[in-house]
Amino acid sequence: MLPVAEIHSTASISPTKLELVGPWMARQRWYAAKGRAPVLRKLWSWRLDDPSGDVGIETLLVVDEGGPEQVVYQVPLTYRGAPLEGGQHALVGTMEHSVLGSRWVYDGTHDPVYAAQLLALVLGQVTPQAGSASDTAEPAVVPTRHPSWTTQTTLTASRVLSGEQSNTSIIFDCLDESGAAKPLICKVFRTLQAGENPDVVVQGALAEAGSLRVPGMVGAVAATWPSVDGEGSDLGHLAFAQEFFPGTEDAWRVALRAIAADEDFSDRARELGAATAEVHSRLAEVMPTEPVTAEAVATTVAGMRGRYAAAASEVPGLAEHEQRIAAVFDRAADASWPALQRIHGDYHLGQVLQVNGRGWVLLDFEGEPLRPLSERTRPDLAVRDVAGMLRSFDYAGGSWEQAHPGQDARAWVDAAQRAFLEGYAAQSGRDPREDAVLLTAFQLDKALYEVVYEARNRPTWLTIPTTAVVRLLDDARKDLP
Ligand SMILES: Nc1ncnc2c1ncn2[C@@H]1O[C@H](COP(=O)(O)OP(=O)(O)O)[C@@H](O)[C@H]1O
Ligand SMILES: O=P(O)(O)O[C@H]1O[C@H](CO)[C@@H](O[C@H]2O[C@H](CO)[C@@H](O)[C@H](O)[C@H]2O)[C@H](O)[C@H]1O
Repeated sequence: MLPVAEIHSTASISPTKLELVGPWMARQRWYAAKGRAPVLRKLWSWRLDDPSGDVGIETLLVVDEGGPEQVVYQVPLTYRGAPLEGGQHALVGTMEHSVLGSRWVYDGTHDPVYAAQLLALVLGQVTPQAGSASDTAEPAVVPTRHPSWTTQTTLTASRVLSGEQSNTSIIFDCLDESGAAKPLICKVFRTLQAGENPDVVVQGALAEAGSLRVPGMVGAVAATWPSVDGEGSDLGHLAFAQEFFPGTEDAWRVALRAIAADEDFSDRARELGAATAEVHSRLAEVMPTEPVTAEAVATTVAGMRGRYAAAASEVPGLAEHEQRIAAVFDRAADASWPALQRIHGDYHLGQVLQVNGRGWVLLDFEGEPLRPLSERTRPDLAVRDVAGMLRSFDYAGGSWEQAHPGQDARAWVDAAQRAFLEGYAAQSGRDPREDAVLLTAFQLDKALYEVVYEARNRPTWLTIPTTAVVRLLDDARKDLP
């Protein structure tokens, strides 16, 4: 029998877990309210057992009540009786436990013991445990393994993906029963909202339909946790595991290198446009679509106006463009709209990989992290994704120019954007430029989203979207009859 974690329910600990987690969390990339200290309340927890019995593994769900909206975070922790070798960067802090003595507390995602047990959970090899009772299964945590992925997976190593992410992804080096490498990646969602996570559901539907434009499915972990208002419970996803493509770089890095080398990106952008159109048409086949209604147009355009308001409160100088911005959105409201369908939702160069022998593969269908989940799971306009990628080419150029004052990446950006649209048009049979009013409105909408995103996360990049707002408005004026 495996050792089980003994819960010392009467023990005292100092500092408390929340006292340790709060200041640490404020420094994490995925903490949404940058610059403000979290005000945490524990919502729930569950555990995994360490087969060796040495390490405590607990996942806390905490709610940050310090801001205008309550935000639920997933915080997996490991508790150790001695420091984890090489784990200093992932140390949340130390605490004194009245029964166990000194405990070193780590961000679980960086602890190989948590990683191995999370993988075992996804593969259906271990049972989730209750947070506050020893040797008691936790039925509210539900793992699902996709039948196409082998259970005969031998884990050889794990590591956390580095870089700027909204969530924390762990890469697992694994071998299958024949000894062949079968690496996979498991994303631990950091911000939790009630409802289906589109990352899991949309990619799941595409993979199920045999699309090679998304990684193969390994499995997911869902859970039901007490809702923040204490009235009921919420169901959502905690983690999602997929096939991992080692040695591939996302297109953002490839694009930046291409700009640096003054290398044309048109062929790759054209193929990316075609891959995007292919995914859109597959999504329209396998997931619900909706005819556009006056109400849907009104709601979407109201969302755009709301983004302007949010951006203007971060960057008051935008008010100088208020009338022209409103005019772009008014014209979108009067335009003819295509049917609504499921889309990627936060499409940019960091979300696509060029995989050898397979072409473009799309990742991260979670939608924009700043939008409520209820909006992100509704059918939307495919042009939102097209606009997102156009913005991303512009971002690549903008970030290059910022790092190399006096240099001009405009021609590179224009060529990449043009080729992307050509590729999309050739594959889908409809050129997004025929819906120019919508294309402009969605690019402007995205740039306003980016203003808020950068103001909160990377203020030094703020001028990239603010410059784009002005450029888009100038271009829109040229298009006016
Ligand atoms: N299946 C995969 N194979 C290879 N690299 C991946 C895979 N999934 C994600 N990545 C890498 O991880 C990065 C972040 O993944 P993403 O799903 O966008 O996470 P987040 O939701 O945290 O932003 C991607 O830009 C890509 O470089
Ligand atoms: O973390 P996610 O990938 O889900 O998305 C968020 O972060 C992105 C930044 O990493 C952000 O994208 C913006 O910056 C990109 C360059 O880093 C650029 O290519 C995109 O065009 C630009 O929107 C994304 O908006 C945000 O939701």
